[in-house]
Amino acid sequence: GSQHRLWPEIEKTVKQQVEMAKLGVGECGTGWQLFAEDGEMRMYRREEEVDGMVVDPLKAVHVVKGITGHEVCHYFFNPQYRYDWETTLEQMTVLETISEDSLLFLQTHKRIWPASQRDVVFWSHMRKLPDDQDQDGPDIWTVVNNSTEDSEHPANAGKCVRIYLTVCLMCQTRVDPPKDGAPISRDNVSCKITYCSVVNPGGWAPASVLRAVYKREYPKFLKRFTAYVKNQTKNKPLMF
Ligand SMILES: CCCCCc1ccc(-c2ccc(S(=O)(=O)CCO)cc2)cc1[C@H]1C[C@H]1c1ccccn1
Repeated sequence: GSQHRLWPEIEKTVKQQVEMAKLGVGECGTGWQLFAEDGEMRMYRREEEVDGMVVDPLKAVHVVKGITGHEVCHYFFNPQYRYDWETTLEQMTVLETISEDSLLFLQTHKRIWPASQRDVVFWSHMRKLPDDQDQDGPDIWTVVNNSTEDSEHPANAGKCVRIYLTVCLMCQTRVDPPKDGAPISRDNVSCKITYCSVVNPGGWAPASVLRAVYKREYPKFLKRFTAYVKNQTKNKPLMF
């Protein structure tokens, strides 16, 4: 059918973000500093400022047993689950269904003292991709969220400061089949999750406040979200 106005940007951004997510943090001189660790979860950030505002890129890598990449992306992408795991969310609206795997969201997040309340408009796209590093392994599943304009909801028109973000959740499923040829169960799967995000806080907020917020909120978010997916899927058939 006819292309949606956002489709070219979605295509380009998804490819770009997945390639960036695949880059390790170990590459020397890439400036990633480890700032949080919890079990298998490692969180890194780079200290960056744009116009005096903290926009520290974040990259988290986590390995979770018993869930697949499709399941992780399913619960991250679909709006009906978001209030269950996104604790900083105050209001979420689906402004447009671009396609069955692409949605346009407006979200307002709870105010974080002393900064003013924030909102964000972003498109969200879920995609399965072949894993070129493991041809005969399971596909990669990804969700990319990227800020965009919406004429019905201009930035900074109301009480909220508009933020700008690019987020990539990339999931690589690993299957270790049981020796005895039994069917694959949740005990035989794990998911390597790479979560990358760059959030521009929009209006000014003190660097110390922002860095403290990120340090607190990101580890909490990834731990809570992955625990949610494990709990939601534990008695359901595997989704590959
Ligand atoms: C003064 C604070 C300014 C920034 C506040 C703010 C707003 C949105 C967001 C955010 C918006 C979307 C996403 S997502 O990954 O696309 C999922 C869908 O909700 C993720 C994070 C983050 C933060 C920063 C709190 C920080 C924070 C970090 C992880 C979780 C919640 N809050």
